[in-house]
Parts: sequence; C-alpha cells; structure tokens
Amino acid sequence: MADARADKAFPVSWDQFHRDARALAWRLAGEARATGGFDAIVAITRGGLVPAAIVARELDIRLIETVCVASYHDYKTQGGLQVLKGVEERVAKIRGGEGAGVLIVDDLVDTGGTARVVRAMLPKAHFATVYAKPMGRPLVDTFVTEVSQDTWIYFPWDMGLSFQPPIREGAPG
Ligand SMILES: O=P(O)(O)OC[C@H]1O[C@H](OP(=O)(O)OP(=O)(O)O)[C@H](O)[C@@H]1O
Ligand SMILES: Nc1nc2[nH]cnc2c(=O)[nH]1
Ligand SMILES: [Mg+2]
Repeated sequence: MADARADKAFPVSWDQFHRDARALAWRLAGEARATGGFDAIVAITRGGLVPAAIVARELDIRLIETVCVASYHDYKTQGGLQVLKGVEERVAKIRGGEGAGVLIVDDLVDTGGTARVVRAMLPKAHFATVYAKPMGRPLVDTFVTEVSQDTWIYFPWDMGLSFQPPIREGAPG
C-alpha cells in the first residue's frame, strides 16, 4: 500500500540488500544471454541508484543513465508523481530506440505508478527491481522478492542504529 495503511514492516540491512541485488544480477545475466545483452542501464533515482551500481558491476555495464522521478514526498505518503529529468537522447537511440537493449533498474515497485511512467518513455526496455508488491508486479520483467501490498520496505540508507528497549519493558501486563 502506498500510504499510511502500509502497517507491516520489512527492514532490509545493507548485507541483505547487497545479496538481493546480486540475486537480481544473476537473473539478469540469464536474461542478457537469452536476449543479446544490455548496452546501458537507466537507474530511476534515487532508490534505483543503489541496485543499479551493484547490477552494473556484476554485468560489466559501463553506460549508466538516470531518469529522475519523485512520487513519495513524505514517508509512506504518495504525492503527485513528478518527472524531474527524462531519458538522455543517446540512450533513447540505442539499437534503434524505444529502449531496446536498455535495462531499467529501480529498488522496488509499489503501486506501479513510477514504473508505468518510465516504461512509457522506453517501451522496449527490460524493467528490473529488487522488490515488488502485487499492484506493481505486472509492470516488472525481473524482480527478486515479493512482499505484500500492506508492507513498507525500510531500506538501509533510510535507517540508522538505535537503542532497543528490552522486550520485557514493552510486554503487556
Ligand atoms: O510503484 P510506486 O508506487 O510508484 O512506488 C515505487 C517508487 O517509490 C519510491 O521512490 P520515491 O518516489 O519515494 O523516491 P526515491 O526513489 O527518491 O526515494 C521507490 O524508489 C520507487 O521508485
Ligand atoms: N522505502 C520505501 N519506499 C517506497 N515507495 C513506495 N513504496 C515504498 C516502500 O515500501 N518503501
Ligand atoms: Mg524511487
């Protein structure tokens, strides 16, 4: 759920994220073998920058571009979707255009709103995310882990270490 009703928590550590992004790269390596490889990655900022770096390293892709989209302006609250920067012309022209040979990477799909807008820019591109929720899943070609729609994913770059009170203090009765 893309709002405050997302009440289950799925916290992801750096280790876990690295493992999951590598698992995505393994799947994409298979896809690349079957379809002639990827000439470039388009990372959807900002969340897509982190998995894009890991996938680029694993698949040895050196041409990296961005599409800059903002939709969640406050924590758990989806505002109007803004495209701050579209696709660079050079990437849009690869293999005749429309995204052929291009890999789009984001950290997750939730409602699918962001994916829908970016897919429209590069309809022939391969769209990959690390995590997917059911509403957005049909828009993704390759992902690693599905979580329920009412789960909020907490990424390591949004979290810090903090003191946890002993379980007994918060336990009922
Ligand atoms: O499927 P949707 O409902 O569109 O949600 C998914 C998008 O939301 C988050 O980005 P956000 O807009 O929060 O910006 P950020 O990547 O800069 O954190 C996430 O990184 C995805 O890009
Ligand atoms: N961090 C984070 N950003 C999101 N944007 C849309 N859904 C989510 C989510 O579950 N976690
Ligand atoms: Mg994002």
